[in-house]
Amino acid sequence: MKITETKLKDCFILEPHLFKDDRGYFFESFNQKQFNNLIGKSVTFVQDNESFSTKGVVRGLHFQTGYFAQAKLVRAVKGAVLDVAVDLRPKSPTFGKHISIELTEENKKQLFVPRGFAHGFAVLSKTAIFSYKCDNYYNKKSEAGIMFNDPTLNINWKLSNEEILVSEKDADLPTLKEYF
Ligand SMILES: Cc1cn([C@H]2C[C@H](O)[C@@H](COP(=O)(O)OP(=O)(O)O[C@H]3O[C@@H](C)C(=O)[C@@H](O)[C@H]3O)O2)c(=O)[nH]c1=O
Repeated sequence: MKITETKLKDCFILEPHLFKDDRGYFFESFNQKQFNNLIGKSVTFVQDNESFSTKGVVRGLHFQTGYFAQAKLVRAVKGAVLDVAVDLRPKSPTFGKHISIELTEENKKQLFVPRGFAHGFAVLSKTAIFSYKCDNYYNKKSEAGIMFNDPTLNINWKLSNEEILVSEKDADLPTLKEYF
């Protein structure tokens, strides 16, 4: 597994080593000991999630608050997504900054999104299966979010307005300014 820093502190890109042979390929998608060594701290994942979406779907920007804050290790198992992480840690030098990265079935990149970040993704392929690990359990009452098209963040989702499909819940999220 190769690790690359991003411009946001504690947020990393991971690329697994692929073993290819006549049958196909093999790779370790997650190895607890190696992961903790690479990121330099101990994170224990307790929940795995998977979602299926069609092109144009934007899910986000989500996080859980307080005791139920979650770090996530995310990847696209099928298709291609534009994945976005926003640093919402008030004391962070990169507070309010975001990164976006294409996670695809082909590049097998994973993004580690620490606690205190908002997370979202847009589906760029016909369909996509998105899979992620969380280090804390889902808690409905702790759910929070920022509007995907927040004017301050000004994220380029690489989709036209006509293509974008969001849930009713996500269409109702506050802007960054409203939230803070
Ligand atoms: C996230 C989640 C949802 N659910 C339920 C609640 C709801 O009825 C249904 C769909 O939930 P949502 O609409 O919130 O799903 P979705 O919009 O895919 O939410 C996810 O978005 C991405 C961007 C993230 O980062 C995730 O942490 C999560 O917030 O699934 C669970 O049971 N457990 C979970 O962990």
